[in-house]
Amino acid sequence: MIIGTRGSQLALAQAETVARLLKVQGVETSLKIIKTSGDRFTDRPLHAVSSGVGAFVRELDEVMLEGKIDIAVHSMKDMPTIRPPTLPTVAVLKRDTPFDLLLTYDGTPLDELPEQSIIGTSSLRRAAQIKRYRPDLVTQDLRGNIDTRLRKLKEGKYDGILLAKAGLERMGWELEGEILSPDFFCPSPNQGTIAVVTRAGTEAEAAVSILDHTDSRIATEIERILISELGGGCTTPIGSYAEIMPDRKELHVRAEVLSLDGEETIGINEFIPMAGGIEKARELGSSLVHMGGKKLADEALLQLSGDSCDSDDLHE
Ligand SMILES: NCc1[nH]cc(CCC(=O)O)c1CC(=O)O
Repeated sequence: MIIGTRGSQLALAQAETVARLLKVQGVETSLKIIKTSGDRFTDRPLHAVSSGVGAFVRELDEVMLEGKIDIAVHSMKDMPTIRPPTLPTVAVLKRDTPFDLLLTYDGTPLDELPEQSIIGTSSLRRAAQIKRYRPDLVTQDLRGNIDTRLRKLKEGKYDGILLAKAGLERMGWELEGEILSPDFFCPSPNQGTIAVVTRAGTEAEAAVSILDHTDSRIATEIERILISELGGGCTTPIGSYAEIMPDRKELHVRAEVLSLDGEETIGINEFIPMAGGIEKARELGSSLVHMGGKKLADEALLQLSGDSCDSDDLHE
């Protein structure tokens, strides 16, 4: 079976993880690299690429529908909410660390960075959250693959950069950094989770389904539901994080929309029962809208000139 993947180091590491897991199940695979528009146009903001929608995902869908690949591996947080029904997400792998990480040039923790320190990120969510937490810091756009971003930090162009911890873990890089608490830095919906897609009704679907991790599937689904009414999910600062409690009776759910400058937040932070959790998450999603969350998300989108729409942190 052929696994299609983007060519970035992170994408390859993720595809190799799936290949390894399938091999344990006796399924042999080979990798095929697909270049997506999200990879090609690294010179412009991602929300302006491929109309923003699923820049890293759509082209893999196309080659899969053409039958050129059997399995596609994605960072689940890069997947748009609306998916082709013929291309189900057959497995949600066990989640890695869902949190963001701050790496600073000289190891200074966030609370001790001098005023006006420059923090690189091109995630609108991370920028807004940093500005909310430390309005005296300066955020600057930083695109590129993880290795590019690390190089720019080492070159001294930034005092600190923000990344998903999971990305570094998957590349096998043990870097000293500060894990940012979800209390202040609610992660992007589905951050730290790998999704595996196949065509419905194929041998690949049957083989891949063994890899599905129930709790990770539940948590990621809840995260998507929480923000689903905020406008089809846009390149706006939105975070959402669901955590199943150890007794498996409750979920701790958080979701928030921020203004681009981090000065306004509309969010929820609650414990909900596992039984009926989906329904409760829908209610909370609606309450975010009623509290003005959609209005805030729309305002951010307008400020971005409005040509873009996607579900998450696509810009990195
Ligand atoms: N937006 C790009 C992207 N998609 C997934 C990850 C990291 C791995 C993950 O969250 O699953 C990253 C890099 C980052 O946000 O720093």
